[in-house]
Amino acid sequence: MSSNAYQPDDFDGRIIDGEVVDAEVVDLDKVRNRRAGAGGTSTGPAADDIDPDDGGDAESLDDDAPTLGAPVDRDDDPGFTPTRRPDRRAILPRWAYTMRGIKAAIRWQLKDLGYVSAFHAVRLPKYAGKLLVWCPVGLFKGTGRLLLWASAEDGNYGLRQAAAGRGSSSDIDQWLKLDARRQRQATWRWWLLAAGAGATTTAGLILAYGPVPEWAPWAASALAVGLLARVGRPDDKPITDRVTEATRYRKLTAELVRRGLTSLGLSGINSAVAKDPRAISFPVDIHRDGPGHIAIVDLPYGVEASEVVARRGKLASALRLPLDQVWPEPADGHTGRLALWVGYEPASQMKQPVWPLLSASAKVDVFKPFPLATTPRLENVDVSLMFRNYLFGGQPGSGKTFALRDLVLAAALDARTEIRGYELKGVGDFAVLEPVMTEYGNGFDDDTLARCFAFIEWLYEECRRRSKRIEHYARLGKAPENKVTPELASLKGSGLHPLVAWFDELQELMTSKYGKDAGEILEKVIKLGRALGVIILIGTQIPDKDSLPTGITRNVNSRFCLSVADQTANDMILGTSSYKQGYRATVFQPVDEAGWGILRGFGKPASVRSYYVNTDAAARIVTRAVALRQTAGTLPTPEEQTRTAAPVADVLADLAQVWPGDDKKAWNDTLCGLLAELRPEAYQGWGSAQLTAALKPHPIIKVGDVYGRLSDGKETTRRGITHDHLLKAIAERDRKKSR
Ligand SMILES: Nc1ncnc2c1ncn2[C@@H]1O[C@H](COP(=O)(O)OP(=O)(O)OP(=O)(O)O)[C@@H](O)[C@H]1O
Repeated sequence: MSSNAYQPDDFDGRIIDGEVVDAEVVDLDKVRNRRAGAGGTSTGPAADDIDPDDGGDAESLDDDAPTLGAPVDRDDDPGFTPTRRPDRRAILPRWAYTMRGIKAAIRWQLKDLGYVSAFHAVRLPKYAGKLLVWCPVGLFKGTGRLLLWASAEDGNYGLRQAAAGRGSSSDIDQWLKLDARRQRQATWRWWLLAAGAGATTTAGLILAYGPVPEWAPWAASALAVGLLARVGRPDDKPITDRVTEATRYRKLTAELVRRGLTSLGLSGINSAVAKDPRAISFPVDIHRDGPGHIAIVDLPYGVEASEVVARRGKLASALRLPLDQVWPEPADGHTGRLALWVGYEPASQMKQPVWPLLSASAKVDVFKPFPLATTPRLENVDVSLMFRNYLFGGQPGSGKTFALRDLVLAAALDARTEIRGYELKGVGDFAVLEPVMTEYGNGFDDDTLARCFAFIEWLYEECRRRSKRIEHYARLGKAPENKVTPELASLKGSGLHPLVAWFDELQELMTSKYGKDAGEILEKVIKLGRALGVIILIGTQIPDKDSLPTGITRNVNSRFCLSVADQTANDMILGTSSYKQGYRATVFQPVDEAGWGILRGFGKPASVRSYYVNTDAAARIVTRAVALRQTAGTLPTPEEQTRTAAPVADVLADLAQVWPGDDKKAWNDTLCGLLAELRPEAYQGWGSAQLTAALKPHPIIKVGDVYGRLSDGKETTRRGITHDHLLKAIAERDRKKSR
């Protein structure tokens, strides 16, 4: 154990040279007897009583004054004792130290002011009615009170009457004194009242006829009416309505937090608190943090923050707050430290700011961070794209497609980025991005799945091509870390521009007949592509090992887990043990809390909400992205797009048509060349991999090694198919069609 490792306060081991050694067991009686024998009157232990090995024990406290030794050198600064530093309170409240805190405080106060103003504004007619009723009452009541005050009879009259009732000579004397006192007081009070009445009348006349601004009589009347109504109204009937029935938000206090934590039914907390109420402690004062308060709590020994996080609902109930106002998270330091943030209002009622990338001038550099989400405190959460692969997981309606689309929209705003992707749900959530995408597929039919699989194969080939290019540039000294650099990404013709390949609802492909191969190849792509500028974004609804091979999940470095149903799904997306560590996306409700999830891969995992960008807003971003790409010359041409997006041609028929003579077997490469000649618009650029992918739906055709002769006569083996299989596949298909 390192010497600076955390030590609980009551740990009675000692640290010697960084090692914890066992505490010594001391025989208290023996030690006490020894001390008593030394004489109780001594001012300190006698020299021969001091055992060098005696460290004392926790119970005995020697409070005798220490024996002063011989003078030594003076302390350089005798007035300063560094060991005793008082715990000072911060000069300003914590929120006032950061711009974010100040902004949040101002925003909250303005919002509150707006609310209160609107609340009273709609009640103005009611208030006016009340004023009219209580104002005349106030006039009479007020005049009566002033007259009573001026007569100085209040109190004095009662005392005089009592003295007169008793009738002794001393009481008469008393009566006379009281009356004289009343007269003295009344004299100056009447004068004062007359002066006040005169001043009020004069002021009234000036306001009515004098050279005063037009608003002055109105203001004075309003003030007078307000004052008179205040005097006239009964104490229990205020003119204005109460804005809230309770406090507007529940300010987090230590007592409230303790009550909340002890209501969770966690035996570890309850038994510790029963023994010692201070078992729950606060290493930092509860303070304002953004639009809410945060409590950093040290839980009793042995209780983990994750146990509290798992009981977020119970905690919210104990605090009497809506669920989405209470945000417990594991805090830095140790596993028993909890950060409990409680917002001024529920997150669902807090208006998320507009996505900064929607501003007309926003651009993205995929090498640099950009905002993707907000925390419950409405702070931006920045992410980046380069050298990253993303996994978005969640149950239907959790908001993963929208979150994934945010990333693709951001990528579109970097004109260098090539975008290709497939949404295998088939609803067209990404269709808005079509103008900037080089390849786009939408659907879960066999053709789309085949194209998606071919795309994954193409990605693998692309990675191989890119690794050769990187090698080349590394030799030229332009890729010092054998990784794509911003310069290489911007270099036209380098072939190393950022490539975003996204897949939404990938489980559709993984559970299809292409699944096994697709999983294996995609795993390789993820491993290879990161340094080569290939950014893979995956969205999946079902994160089990069949729908998402573990080889892929293991190699993803950025994860966003939206609402999931159980621990298994949670850990498949966020990584093993995430649930145990307290990162639980099971606490989010699908649909109601759409967009909320746990983001992992950017600092400490945290609950965030992706920016909500509807399709209209997305279209505005795409318009800007198109303009940026037109200027940069990177907008995909319709030819590029139709080549990949064109409906799959009838490959079987076309193969039968171009089959070379009587050959029993043919190489894929040869067949691709012939197909391209036959129908260049469909097959131009096809290689062996594409043909293999296109033949996947026809399992009768087995792609295997075919022995043959090159044009220069050399013999070799390449991937190819047999004529026999082709004919059988055509027959099988025709048979199915005719059924
Ligand atoms: N960040 C967000 N803030 C608010 N609402 C959101 C957010 N993200 C998504 N939503 C809402 O949730 C709805 C569902 O989102 P989305 O289609 O992304 O869910 P999904 O997880 O992909 O669901 P499915 O698997 O059924 O397609 C959207 O129509 C949108 O209204």
